[in-house]
Amino acid sequence: MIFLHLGRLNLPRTVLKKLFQMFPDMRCVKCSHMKEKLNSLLQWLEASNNFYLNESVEIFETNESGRGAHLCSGRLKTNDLITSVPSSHQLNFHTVIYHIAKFNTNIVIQGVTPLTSDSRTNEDFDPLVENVDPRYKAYSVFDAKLLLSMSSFQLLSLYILAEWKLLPLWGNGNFHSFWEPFFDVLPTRADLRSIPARWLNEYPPVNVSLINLLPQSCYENSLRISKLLNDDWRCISPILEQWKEMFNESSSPSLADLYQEFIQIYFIINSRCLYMELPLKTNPEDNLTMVPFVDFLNHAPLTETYCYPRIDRMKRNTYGIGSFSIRCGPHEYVQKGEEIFLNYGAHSNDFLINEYGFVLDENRWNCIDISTEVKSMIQIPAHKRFLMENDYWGDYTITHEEISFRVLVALALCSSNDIRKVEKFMMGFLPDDVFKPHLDNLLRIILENVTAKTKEKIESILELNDVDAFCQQNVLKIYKGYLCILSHHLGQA
Ligand SMILES: C[S@@+](CC[C@H](N)C(=O)[O-])C[C@H]1O[C@@H](n2cnc3c(N)ncnc32)[C@H](O)[C@@H]1O
Repeated sequence: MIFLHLGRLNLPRTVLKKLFQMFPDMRCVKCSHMKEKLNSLLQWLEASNNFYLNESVEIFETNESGRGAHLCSGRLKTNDLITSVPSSHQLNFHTVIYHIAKFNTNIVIQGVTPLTSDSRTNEDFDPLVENVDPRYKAYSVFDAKLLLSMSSFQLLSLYILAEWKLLPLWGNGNFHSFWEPFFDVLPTRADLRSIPARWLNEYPPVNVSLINLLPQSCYENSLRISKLLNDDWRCISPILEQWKEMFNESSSPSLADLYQEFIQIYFIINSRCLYMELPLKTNPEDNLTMVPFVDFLNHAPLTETYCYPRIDRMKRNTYGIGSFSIRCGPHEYVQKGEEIFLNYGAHSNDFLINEYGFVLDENRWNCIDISTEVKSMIQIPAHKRFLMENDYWGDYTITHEEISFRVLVALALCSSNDIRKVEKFMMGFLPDDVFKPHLDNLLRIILENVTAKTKEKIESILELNDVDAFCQQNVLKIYKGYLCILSHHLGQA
């Protein structure tokens, strides 16, 4: 097997393709450094005794989608177990509290921190270690009430920041986090650089001119995510300030530097977490867990086809909430090298770029928001009032499959100027045919208008020379997805 740092060399795709043809094994894991890290991760997981990995599966890496899993031998049939990760090796609200409580005996939460000071083993509570390990000091700022008041995102991002980034500084590299093998395989800043909310918050600023050219709904989504990010930062930054005061200056990065690390960690969690109910939390948004190895699975757009997750609550240990397993879905694997996918949900490219920092060349879930154009057609105040009163104002979208019913209602009203008739249409008593051909004409005007604007945006993006090429390509792909939808409907309209 040949190992080279191909990713870092940034070789053109054509050259890479040639190299891969000459040395097919190179696809496996491109970089020996990464292979070592993956081996350490597997050793760490296997130490738990309850970790399972199907021998037909291995990790590979490409320039396009980073690490992923593929079939390396044999076959995978529907419902075959692919991997199972015990709760001791998942990072979530429960396990974080459990690990923090190891360094702070005042934190006692039933069912989560079973080790009280009386029941701690010597290994867990060595007084000598207590004097030295900086986490005894750092985690003394916590009490149960404070921890329980945090959201999963806040606690996880703070804890990962402490264990991954601060512990090596606090303890001069002499102390190691239990989670180190997992941290070692997490994505780099560059891997997640195509998330627009990062462009809004990173310093020095990046892709500024690209932000202005994002589709409106995509931009609004990035603002929403940016707000969540900064709300969480405001919640955890007082604790970071306390830690700054506790530890000497050389082991305390500035708050501005920590904020940049926090952004990276926030999006690592966001792009890798999986849904799991947590008894301590009532808000569904807190029901998340990070599962090493499972988080290597890349996304494919087909739903109910590829792997599916299962939580085995029988296999919980003292501080756990169940093993996280992945099983083979209806699509069976027989071809060596075939990628093993997980569907992250029915997500459009606008959504994928915001949440995960990638887009798909072809994506059946793409959707165009044409609210601005439709609203501009509604000139009569009574029409606007009617649509608002009936909750039909705004959120006008089209996909490849359909023009949304909301659009048809708004345009039916605009083209007929007949509220009674539109009411019947809304209730399903009349077909949309009765509004033709006016409705079709209005729709064509809108679609042609959106097509022209989309082409202008593409031109403007192509002219940019001060932005990251990968991010630029991703935004272009969003607009190209729009053109596919538009030309499909214009052909039919
Ligand atoms: C859960 S992780 C999957 C493992 C990841 N590829 C890695 O190297 O660790 C999700 C991330 O993988 C990448 N990804 C997932 N599916 C992808 C796809 N179909 N195409 C391109 N990138 C993808 C994105 O960077 C995303 O944020």
